[in-house]
Amino acid sequence: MPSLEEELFPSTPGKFKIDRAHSMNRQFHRCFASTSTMFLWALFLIALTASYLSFQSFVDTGSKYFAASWGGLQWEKQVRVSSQIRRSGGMSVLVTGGAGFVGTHVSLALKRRGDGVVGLDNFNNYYDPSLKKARRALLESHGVFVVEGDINDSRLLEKLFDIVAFTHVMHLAAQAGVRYAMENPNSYVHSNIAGLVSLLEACKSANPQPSVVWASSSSVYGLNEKVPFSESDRTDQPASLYAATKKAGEEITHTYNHIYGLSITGLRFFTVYGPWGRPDMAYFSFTRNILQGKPIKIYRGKNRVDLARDFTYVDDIVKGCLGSLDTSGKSTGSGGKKRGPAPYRIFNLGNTSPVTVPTLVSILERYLKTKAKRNLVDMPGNGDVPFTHANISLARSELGYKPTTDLQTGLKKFVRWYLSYYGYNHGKPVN
Ligand SMILES: O=C(O)[C@H]1O[C@H](OP(=O)(O)OP(=O)(O)OC[C@H]2O[C@@H](n3ccc(=O)[nH]c3=O)[C@H](O)[C@@H]2O)[C@H](O)[C@@H](O)[C@H]1O
Repeated sequence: MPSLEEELFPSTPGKFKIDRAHSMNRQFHRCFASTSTMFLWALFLIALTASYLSFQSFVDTGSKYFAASWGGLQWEKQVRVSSQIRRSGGMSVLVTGGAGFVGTHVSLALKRRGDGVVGLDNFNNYYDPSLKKARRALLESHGVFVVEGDINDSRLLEKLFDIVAFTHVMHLAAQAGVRYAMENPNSYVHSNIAGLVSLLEACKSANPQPSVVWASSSSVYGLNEKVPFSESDRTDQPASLYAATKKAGEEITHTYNHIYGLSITGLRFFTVYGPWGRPDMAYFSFTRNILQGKPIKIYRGKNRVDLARDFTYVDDIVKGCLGSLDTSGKSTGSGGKKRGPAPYRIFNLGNTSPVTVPTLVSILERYLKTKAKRNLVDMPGNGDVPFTHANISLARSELGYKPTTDLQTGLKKFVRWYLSYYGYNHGKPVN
């Protein structure tokens, strides 16, 4: 029986030639097989390298992961122009959280008096980003450029310090909100811990080093019961993760002051409110609900005691921020090395006259000419403290800080802004 080979290649007088051709064919197949194996290996290695590189760019949050939204000649020019100082003895300030509530007001005030200002904001969606974009439009109409980027992007920070020798950093970027920390704890670690360290690293390496003024919080007093709250009171009993990250910020900034000679001023803000405010805060969400005829929840403390806050109007806070920048004193380090001791300061910025939450609601009802549907509920154990009350004597003597706006006056300005921003006419929405 002929073999398969013989069937395909029957024996003929020219068998030698056929055999030779067959063996060449086999060599070719073997060679082809090894080439295709090599090809497959090469493909495998390319795929491995590509996935390694993309993994690197994902984990390396300080570089490639953020790189898309900034850079280019036009962008650099906008940064440079915005940072230009237009008064003698002026400063150039990097304002992080530049499109935020306090960031917008501080940036406008600095620009107005002739300082150079560059904003930095990641426009995250913790609350409606369209409000942040509207604030950016307002800033741009006053010549303040807001860079879109994250404080965790160390390459961006390095680039900004390459372009501008910032004299000061006003660090206001943060994950705010006391109660949201139970929903999204990691966002507090990302912004208030990792982001802060990333920013301080950039500041300590910059040449010259800027002076840093940053927003801590009244919440660091936590369960402290001694009133009014003074800077020397204990702050080791935070009631929320938000408070704990702000307290950690105070310790972290201290180490950068101690090791690298960075000038540091931490400002403990007390429940700041006003036009262009944060929609997650009570006075803002109450206004929205009252106008929409929806009920509001008013928390009550133990034994049905009303909660109270030392509500502070944003223009007063701005004065405290500018006073801090003006008196901050220089950082002493250079090339990442300390050359001498630098100032480390902490101040309360409050109003010194706490008001209960039901009173806040009554004031809003009056300006909105609408009764609130009040729903009184016991304070859930979600990080709130029963009251806050600032002692501001240190800020008064060191910064010339003197709040002048009471809650009635401040809320009147807020309501006027709210109605015009959201298109209400005589209390009715404009269609
Ligand atoms: O000083 C600070 O360091 C912080 O101030 C602000 O926190 P708070 O003082 O908690 O302000 P805010 O939420 O307006 O609640 C005000 C009052 O209304 C009560 N409250 C709140 C919501 C609600 O639905 N009902 C209610 O009764 C509530 O129980 C409270 O008694 C900032 O958000 C925070 O980022 C931080 O900067």
